Amino acid sequence: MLASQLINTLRFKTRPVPDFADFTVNLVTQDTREIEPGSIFVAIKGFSVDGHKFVPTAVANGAQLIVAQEPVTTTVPVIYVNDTRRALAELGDAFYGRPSHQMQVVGVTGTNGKTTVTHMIDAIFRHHGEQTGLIGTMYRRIGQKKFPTANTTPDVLTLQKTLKQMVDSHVTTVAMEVSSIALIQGRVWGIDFDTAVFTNFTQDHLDYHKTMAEYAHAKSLLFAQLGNTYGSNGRPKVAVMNIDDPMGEKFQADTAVEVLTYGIKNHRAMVRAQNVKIHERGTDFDLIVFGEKHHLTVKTVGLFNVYNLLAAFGAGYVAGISTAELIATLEAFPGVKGRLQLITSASGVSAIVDYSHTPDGLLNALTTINDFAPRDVYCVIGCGGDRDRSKRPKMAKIAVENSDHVFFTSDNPRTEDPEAILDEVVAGVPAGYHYDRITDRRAAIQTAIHQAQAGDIVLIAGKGHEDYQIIGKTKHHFDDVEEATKALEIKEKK
Ligand SMILES: CC(=O)N[C@H]1[C@@H](OP(=O)(O)OP(=O)(O)OC[C@H]2O[C@@H](n3ccc(=O)[nH]c3=O)[C@H](O)[C@@H]2O)O[C@H](CO)[C@@H](O)[C@@H]1O[C@H](C)C(=O)N[C@@H](C)C(=O)N[C@H](CCC(=O)O)C(=O)O
Ligand SMILES: Nc1ncnc2c1ncn2[C@@H]1O[C@H](COP(=O)(O)OP(=O)(O)OP(=O)(O)O)[C@@H](O)[C@H]1O
Ligand SMILES: N[C@H](CCC[C@H](N)C(=O)O)C(=O)O
Ligand SMILES: [Mg+2]
Repeated sequence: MLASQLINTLRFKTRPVPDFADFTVNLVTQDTREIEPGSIFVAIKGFSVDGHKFVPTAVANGAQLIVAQEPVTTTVPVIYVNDTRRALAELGDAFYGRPSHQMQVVGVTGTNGKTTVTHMIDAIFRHHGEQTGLIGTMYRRIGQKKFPTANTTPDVLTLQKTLKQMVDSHVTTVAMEVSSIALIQGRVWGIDFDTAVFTNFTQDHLDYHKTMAEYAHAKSLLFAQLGNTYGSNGRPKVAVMNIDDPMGEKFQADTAVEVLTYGIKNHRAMVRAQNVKIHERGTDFDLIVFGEKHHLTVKTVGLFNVYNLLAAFGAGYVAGISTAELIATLEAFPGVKGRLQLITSASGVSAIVDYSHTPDGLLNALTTINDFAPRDVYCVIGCGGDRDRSKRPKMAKIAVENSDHVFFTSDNPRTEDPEAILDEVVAGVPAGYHYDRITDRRAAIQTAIHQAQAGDIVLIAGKGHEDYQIIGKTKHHFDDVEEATKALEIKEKK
């Protein structure tokens, strides 16, 4: 694509476009570390640095055109716009050929359950015979090929590039997690969502959004973004909403499209679950679809996973997949790595690795486990550094109130002092509760499993699928499943 064509797609420029010798654009990027000759560099005002400072580096590396929102002095032509983040989204969409318009895109937002629901949706469309794509916390996946990811929702160019690769690989449906932070930063601007799913709304990320109202506003943007009532495939767009959550009711007002509602408690839900029975290895419930009742036996455990199944069912249903087929897929769904992942042992002690890293997530995990635990529930838990500090004491209170033995430990301390994080965690323990504090996560897991007796369950919360621990700026290999398995093996030998 020629630079002049691409620049033409930018609707508003704040200064006249200078004359420049046209060239074929090889890359649009906001990162000087990626630049190659034939690149357009877009200067973004970041959270840690201002991209405008890197213009000289961009030019030295071969950038032939700069897009900026603040005055820069340089030898190559500069296009000035009001907001470079928005310009980046417009350029990325155009450069990669508007890939989101060529596929069914299902966006999932909410505090908890996004990774789980996107995996369920992926399974639904795969079993329906489609080539699928998945974008989220764990990876970007095209067909069966996995690519690493730095964020739950990638930056706008990585996202557009990934969607383009998906189109080229004949992907017809992509399920993607849409984080609140991505919505606020405009990482999904220009994405043509066909279906938007809302899971739930509870506390997280207050370091970033400051108030729950701002956090809710961020989430509402996905439903506002559904925009037109018909998708590029001519099918009506739909929002799939959990109306047991008050925020789901509210978000209905933020979208112009049809809404499919789901829930367990709210009798007005179009898709509803009833008579939920939870076991260690699965859940039984009745599914009521517009008044028609079906019985399901699923492999996923817990009431919150019933909500996740309803959300995924909704996304499949609005795409026209039959109820019978959706039920068959969801009954076969094996669960997601690190989400209530059960590790049993001959010692009679079981461990469960779970990614609960919010107060609500932790409460749900512990409530679920308490429902089926034959004896005591142990909990090994910490909180991530450089993240929402106000959730730390709340998670501690939930841990001690809903477990028989608690070991507070480190999650990903990142650049914070692990002891200072733990001080903030244990400050939330109400008077009268006993707990242990073992900063080293490996030692905490080993001690908890060592102390547990046959019939006890040890929940290891917070890191789920993560195979690393970030201490300072360094990522060390660390895997809760591996650690729990090793500790259980030692226990078996005793
Ligand atoms: C606070 C935050 O959200 N930061 C995100 C943001 O970085 P930033 O804009 O602050 O970038 P910056 O480092 O200040 O750099 C500014 C500009 O200079 C450029 N630069 C910088 C250095 C250089 O040498 N050359 C250069 O050109 C950068 O490419 C950038 O364009 O934009 C980047 C690209 O989109 C993100 O990767 C980055 O996420 C960081 C890694 C992060 O930790 N984000 C978390 C808070 C986050 O986004 N989490 C959500 C939710 C998680 C969940 O609940 O699952 C997520 O979606 O992941
Ligand atoms: N519907 C739900 N309601 C409440 N808690 C849930 C729900 N689904 C999952 N959880 C809990 O939250 C944890 C994380 O689940 P999941 O990874 O699916 O969420 P996520 O929204 O993708 O999280 P992230 O914000 O990190 O991307 C699970 O391990 C489980 O403990
Ligand atoms: N993706 C989320 C979850 C973090 C999980 C937890 N292990 C932590 O490091 O805080 C985040 O970045 O906020
Ligand atoms: Mg996720």
